[in-house]
Amino acid sequence: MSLSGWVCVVTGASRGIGRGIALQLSEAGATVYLTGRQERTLEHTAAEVKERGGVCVPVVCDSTKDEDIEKLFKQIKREQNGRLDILVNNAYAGVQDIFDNMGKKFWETDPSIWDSINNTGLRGHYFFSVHASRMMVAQGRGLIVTVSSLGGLRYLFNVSYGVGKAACDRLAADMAVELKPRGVASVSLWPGAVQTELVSQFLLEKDSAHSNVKHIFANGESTELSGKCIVSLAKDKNLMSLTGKVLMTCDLSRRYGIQDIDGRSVTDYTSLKFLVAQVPYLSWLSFVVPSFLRLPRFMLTLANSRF
Ligand SMILES: NC(=O)c1ccc[n+]([C@@H]2O[C@H](COP(=O)([O-])OP(=O)(O)OC[C@H]3O[C@@H](n4cnc5c(N)ncnc54)[C@H](O)[C@@H]3O)[C@@H](O)[C@H]2O)c1
Repeated sequence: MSLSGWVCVVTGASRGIGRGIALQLSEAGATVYLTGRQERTLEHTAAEVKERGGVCVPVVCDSTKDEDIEKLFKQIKREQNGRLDILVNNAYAGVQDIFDNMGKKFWETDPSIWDSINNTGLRGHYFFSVHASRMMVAQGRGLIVTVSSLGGLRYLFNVSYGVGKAACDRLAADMAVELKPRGVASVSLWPGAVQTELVSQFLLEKDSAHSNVKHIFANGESTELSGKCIVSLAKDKNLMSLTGKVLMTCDLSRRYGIQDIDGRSVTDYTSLKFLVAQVPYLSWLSFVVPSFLRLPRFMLTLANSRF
C-alpha cells in the first residue's frame, strides 16, 4: 500500500485508461476521486475499486463545466483537509469522432470535432490543473499527470487531435516551469496503444475498417499499465528531475521494472526491434535485432523539427 493516505483525482474514470489508473492508484492505497459525466458508469468503476479493497469517491463532474470543477475541488478541500497529492488529467471525449471521421481531411470534417476533442481533453485539463495547483502549491508538494500521446510529436488521426496532444505536452511542460519552485511536479504521459473498451469495439472487431493498425492494438497495453507507471512515478525520489518531461509508459515500465497486469512485457515503441517489424520488407530483421537497441530520444525531436 505504497500510497496509503494519499489523495488523488482521476478525470474520466468511468472507462478506458482513466478507469485503469483509478484502479491502480486505489489498489496502492490512495483515496481516489473519480470524475465522469454519469453516475451510473462511475458507479461501475467505484464497485470494482471497492471489490479490490480500495477507497474512492465517485463525483459527477463534467470537465466542460467550470462550475462542476470548482465544486469538486471545494468538496475535496472540505473532505480531505486541503490535501491533494495527484491529479491525473485524463478525461477525453474525442474517441468516437476520431473513428467516425478516420481518413477525412480537416476541411471535409465538421469543424465541431475541434470542440469534442479539445474542450474536455485540453481546456478541461487546464481548469483542473489550476484548481489542483492551488491546493498543491499551498502544501508544497504534488504531482500532475496529463495523459497525452505520440500525436503530440507528429501527425496522427487528424488535425484537431495532433494540435490537442501537442498542447497537452506543452501544458505539462509550461506548468512545470511555474510549479517546480513550489515543489510540485507536472509531466505528460504517453501510453502506447491501449486496449480500451472503445478501441476494442472499433478496431478489434472482425470487420473493422482499420485493419492496418489492428495488429498494434492487438498487442496493446492494458488500461491499467498507465496506472502502475503513475504509482511508481509518484514514489520516485527523483521525481523532480522528471518534471516538465514527456514520459512514455514503455520507458517508465523499464525504469521501474513494471510488467503489465497480465504479466506481459510492455511493447517498446522506440526499440529498433519494434520499428523494423513495422516495415514489411525489413520485418525479418526483427528476429535478429537485439531488443535493447532503441531510437535515441533526441532523434525523435530532430525528426520533427520545424526549423
Ligand atoms: N486508447 C489508446 O490507445 C490511447 C493511447 C495513447 C493515449 N491515449 C489518451 O488517453 C486518454 C484517455 O483515452 P481513452 O482511450 O481511455 O478514452 P475513452 O473514451 O475510452 O475514455 C475517456 C473517459 O473520459 C470520460 N469523459 C468524456 N468526456 C468527459 C467530460 N466532459 N467530463 C468528464 N469525463 C468525460 C469518458 O466518459 C471516459 O470515461 C486520451 O487523452 C487519449 O488520447 C489513448
